[in-house]
Amino acid sequence: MRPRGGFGPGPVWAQRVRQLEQRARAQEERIIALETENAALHLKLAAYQGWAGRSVDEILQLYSAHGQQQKLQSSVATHLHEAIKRLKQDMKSLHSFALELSKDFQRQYKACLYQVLTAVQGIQLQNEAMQMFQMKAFDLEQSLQEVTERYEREKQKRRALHNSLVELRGNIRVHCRIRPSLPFDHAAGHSVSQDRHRSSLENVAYAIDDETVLVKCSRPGHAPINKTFQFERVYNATESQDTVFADVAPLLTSLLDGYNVCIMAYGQTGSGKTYTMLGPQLEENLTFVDEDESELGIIPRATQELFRLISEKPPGSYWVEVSVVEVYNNEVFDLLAKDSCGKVFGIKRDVVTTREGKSDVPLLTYETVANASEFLHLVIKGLQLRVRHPTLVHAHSSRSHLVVTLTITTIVSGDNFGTSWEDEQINQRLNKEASCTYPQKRDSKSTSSSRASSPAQLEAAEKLKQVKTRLQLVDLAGSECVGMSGVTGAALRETSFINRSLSALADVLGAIAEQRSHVPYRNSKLTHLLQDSVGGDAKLLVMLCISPSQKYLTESMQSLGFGTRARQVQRGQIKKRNLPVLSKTK
Ligand SMILES: Nc1ncnc2c1ncn2[C@@H]1O[C@H](COP(=O)(O)OP(=O)(O)OP(=O)(O)O)[C@@H](O)[C@H]1O
Repeated sequence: MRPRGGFGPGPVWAQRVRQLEQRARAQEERIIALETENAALHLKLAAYQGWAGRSVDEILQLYSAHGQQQKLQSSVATHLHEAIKRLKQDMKSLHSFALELSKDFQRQYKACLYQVLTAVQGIQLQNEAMQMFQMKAFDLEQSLQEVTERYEREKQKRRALHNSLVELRGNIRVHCRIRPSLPFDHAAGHSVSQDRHRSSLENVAYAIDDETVLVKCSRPGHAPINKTFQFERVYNATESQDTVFADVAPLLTSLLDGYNVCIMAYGQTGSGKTYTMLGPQLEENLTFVDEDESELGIIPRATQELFRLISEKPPGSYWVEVSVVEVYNNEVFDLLAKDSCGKVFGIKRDVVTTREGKSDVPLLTYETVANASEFLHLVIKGLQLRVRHPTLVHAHSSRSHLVVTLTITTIVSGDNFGTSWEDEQINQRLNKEASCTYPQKRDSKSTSSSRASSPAQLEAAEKLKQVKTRLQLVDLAGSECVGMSGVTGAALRETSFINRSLSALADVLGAIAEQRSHVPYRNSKLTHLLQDSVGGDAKLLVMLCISPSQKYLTESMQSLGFGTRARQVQRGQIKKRNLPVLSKTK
């Protein structure tokens, strides 16, 4: 500060003061600056202290994190260590297991290889054995074939011998056909319990071979009994119409060789007689269906075969006439008789016995037929008149016996006849028979075929002779048990006539078998009509038809009994009309 008054140095002091003031001012400024700087530094320090605090926290945090991390690391390391230890142990055990496995595998491989080798050796041995067996089987097959062939040859020979014996004794051939089970067999009759109905459907009749029928007879409360029946031929349910006809066909050759032939179907109602004799077409629709010839029965097939055989003979040497008759309620009806308009209707005819002791139906219609279709046409017309009714057993039961007769006339020159006395007798008898049996038609036939106009022709005509053979095809009405067929009223009357006529047939066979002096042919129109075939010199084949089921056991046993008795009948040697051997080349 500058001194006040006038004494002093004046300007020096002032200068000095100014200087000091300046210095003080400078120092003050310096102090302020330093204080400012100090404050700034304090601020900085505070900031640094803050930072340092935060850093310490961070460091502490980091430190604790580091500690935790270290703990974690050490625990992880421990875990890892343990895991590695375990892994090493596992690997060790795995290694030893793998070693064991490989050893085991090797052992098994060796065992398998051994087994495969043994199997291969076994297969080789088996192959060799198989080849040996095959060779043996082949040898056995060959010897079996030889034995079978020998057996067949022997069987044929035995059959031929049997046939000759049958012919020598005049036996009746009996074939038996067992039909298959059919839907109508399953229809329950009246008041039959379910159990009885079920057991009644069981099959009890079997073909055990081609000559034997086995019937299992079982009755409630009785021990079952097996009964066997032998016949010339037995057909099982699967055998066809072809097979059945194949055994019948040789009889047709016999027919042209001069024998009379009769084929008769016998059996209980519904057992397949009409099916066997006519076939289902003719039986059901009464039409002849060309497409399914395999189902045709004996009558159409026999006619076809007959005309085939005739076609191999010289033209004009044979002619065939047909008659169709039904025996209904013990009356004979001519089913080919025509009214004035040419329409067929059944006319009642009589059966008579001729002076020669033969049976004859006067005025019976005979139609000449030139081939099988003409014949079938006529038969179908006749069949339309045949009486058929439904019964409880089946819907198309034939209520009459049907007799279709084919008469084959052979024209032969007298020179061609045998010269024995017996031949002459037969010839005379046949000619007599021919002229008296069917006078009108026969006369017109013989005159038309032997009309002569010059002495030479007359002489030639005189030399011409007729030989007649006859094929009778019979579809008998079915024997039946009234309870089973459930018929009443008029149908019951029919049944009674059917059963009576069939029992008359059995009586006739019984009388012939016992060689009684009187054979009761006239007890029934049926037996009277069939007299010449049953008791005469015809080759007679009875086709027994059998239903297989238990339901029809009684009827089947009755039919089999009939067949067995028929086989025992001996009628004396079957006679043959002496015919010349005619062939187309002659
Ligand atoms: N072998 C068979 N194969 C197939 N069906 C058959 C056979 N036999 C018979 N039938 C059938 O059985 C039924 C009765 O047969 P069929 O009319 O021939 O008996 P039937 O003995 O003539 O009887 P009926 O005496 O009452 O006239 C028919 O429908 C027929 O087609």
